[in-house]
Amino acid sequence: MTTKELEIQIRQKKSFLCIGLDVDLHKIPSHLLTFDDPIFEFNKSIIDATHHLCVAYKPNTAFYEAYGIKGWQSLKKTIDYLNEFYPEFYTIADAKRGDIGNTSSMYAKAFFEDLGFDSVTVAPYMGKDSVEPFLAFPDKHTILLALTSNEGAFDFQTKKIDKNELYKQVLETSKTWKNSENLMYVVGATKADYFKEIRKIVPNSFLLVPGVGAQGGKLEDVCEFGLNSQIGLLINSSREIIYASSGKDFAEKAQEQAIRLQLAMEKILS
Ligand SMILES: O=C(O)c1cc(=O)[nH]c(=O)n1[C@@H]1O[C@H](COP(=O)(O)O)[C@@H](O)[C@H]1O
Repeated sequence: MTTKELEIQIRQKKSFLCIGLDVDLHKIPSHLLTFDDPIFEFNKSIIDATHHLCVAYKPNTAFYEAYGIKGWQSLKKTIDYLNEFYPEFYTIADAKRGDIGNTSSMYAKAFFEDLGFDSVTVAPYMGKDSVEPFLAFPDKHTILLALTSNEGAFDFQTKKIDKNELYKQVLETSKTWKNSENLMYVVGATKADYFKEIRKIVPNSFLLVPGVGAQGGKLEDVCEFGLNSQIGLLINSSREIIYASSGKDFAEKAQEQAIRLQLAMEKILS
């Protein structure tokens, strides 16, 4: 999917919400555990209840890898379900990959070709040749970690190298890489104070912004400097939406949380 198509979706739905499918068998309603594939049943219900309120879904692969082969099958069934029944959706494999080029190209094949995701999150630490194999895929996006939502972001990302903070170097240097038009960036919602500076370096890029809800980030704070003329933001919330209830009404309660965020986004967009 191109960013133009993503923007069209956002304007039609008046939403730039991304729902994180971080499925933990200890947190999903117990009645689902009797199904052959509880993770997929959970995802299917959440997707069916929220698809009109968001534009993207982001399964974090850790929550699937943790359950071995069965978990990977649940991930595959989830992306297949999205691609078959909701092909207009933007899909993000949150895998935070990145390795020597030869290995990165296999990661890229896994997420873009085999699974059929639109995008994958990638760590920039190993540099240009570790990211360019992902960028080589047309109409697929590589979402590079720039300034993350966690406390540990201050350990390295905000430290100065020469005269620039590391996260700024990541933004600036990555713009020079081959096919850099296929880049998006992760910036945590908990780092709202940094959006003004970030937009000076990447005014036109889409930013994936996790950390609204359970991590305390605020939608309005992010939007103040994060929005651009193409919207340019995908705001992710996972636990606050998908675990709004642990009862049989889980999908309904997830929908209520998604409605709350969508309405706030509609207000911001108007
Ligand atoms: O790449 C990510 O999506 C990500 C980057 C980041 O800086 N912070 C962050 O929380 N995430 C992911 O975004 C999701 C946030 O989940 P909640 O805190 O439950 O909304 C998790 O899947 C995290 O792994």
